[in-house]
Parts: sequence; structure tokens; C-alpha cells
Amino acid sequence: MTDPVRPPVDILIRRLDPEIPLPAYEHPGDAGADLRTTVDAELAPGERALLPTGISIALPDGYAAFVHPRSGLAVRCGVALVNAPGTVDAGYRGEIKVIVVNLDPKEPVRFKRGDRIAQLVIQQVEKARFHEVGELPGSLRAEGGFGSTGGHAAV
Ligand SMILES: O=c1ccn([C@H]2C[C@H](O)[C@@H](COP(=O)(O)OP(=O)(O)OP(=O)(O)O)O2)c(=O)[nH]1
Ligand SMILES: [Mg+2]
Repeated sequence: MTDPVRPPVDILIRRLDPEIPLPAYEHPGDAGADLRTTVDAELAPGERALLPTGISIALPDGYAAFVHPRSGLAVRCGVALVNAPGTVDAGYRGEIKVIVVNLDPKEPVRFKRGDRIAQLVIQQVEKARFHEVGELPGSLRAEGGFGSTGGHAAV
């Protein structure tokens, strides 16, 4: 489905497993295209695994793809991504993989080949030039961070 505001970016994709469907947006306005895994896997509570998706892509320069968790898996099964969001660099040509972890304290999680395990968000990214200085310009926040504005539970 075409976005009326901005046309989609064209991305070359290789299917490393011909039986697994390509990543797809489930609805026209979705930000993420769901990624599937090519393997069966069972994760004990607290266990993590590197799951293959059966695809590799060539992003245009100036883009990156981010591997985000799926909320449904998180709320129903306690599945998180260890490195969320995973960063796929424009120059990466290897298989996209997903580092899942089972955060449920009691129940194992089972993935079946073809299951949708994560979602891929494509974004334009800025490149920075870093200019070293002795002093940074001032700001209202200054060095306050990590709860400096309050509103969090006392520790
Ligand atoms: O969830 C992810 C994260 C990364 N990658 C791939 C694509 C990315 O371009 C490459 C390297 O990722 P990253 O830079 O996050 O890892 P690193 O530990 O810094 O590895 P490297 O030294 O290869 O950059 O691994 C994935 O397939 N899935
Ligand atoms: Mg890196």
C-alpha cells in the first residue's frame, strides 16, 4: 500500500529460505514489517537465542533498519529483544538475525518456523561529524539527567 505523503523506499532483498514469506506490513499505516524466523526454538525462562530470519537486504546509503520487538509477544509471553532495537547497517549483507530473550519467570516460550518474531523499521539516519571542543555551549538542563526532574520512585 502506498503512503500518499512519501513514496516507500525500494530495498533489495534476498530470500535465504524460499519457503519463508518476505517481511510484510500487516496494515497500510504500520511502521514495522514483520520478520519471521526460519527455525523452531524453545526458550526456558531467562534464556536467549539468536534466531535467523532467512533474509538479507541491501539498504540504500543514508538508511538503517531497526529490529524492534512485537508488543503482542511481549505482553503475552514476556518475549523481549536483548539489544532492542537492533541496528542493521546499510552496508550489512548478512542474514538479519533477532536476539530474543524469554523474560517470563516461569513459562518456556516456543517459536515455530515461520512465526513472526520481530518487526523491521526502516529509517533515514543522519551522519555526524564530531568536532572536539574544550567546553560545550550552555543549556537549561546542563548536566542534570537520570531522574533529575523528579517524579520517579525514591531509591
Ligand atoms: O538485531 C540485530 C542487530 C544487528 N544485526 C546485524 C546487522 C548489523 O549491521 C550487524 C552489526 O550489528 P551491531 O553494529 O549492532 O553489532 P556489533 O556488536 O557492533 O557488531 P559489529 O562489530 O559487526 O558492528 O549485525 C542483526 O542482524 N540483528
Ligand atoms: Mg557495530
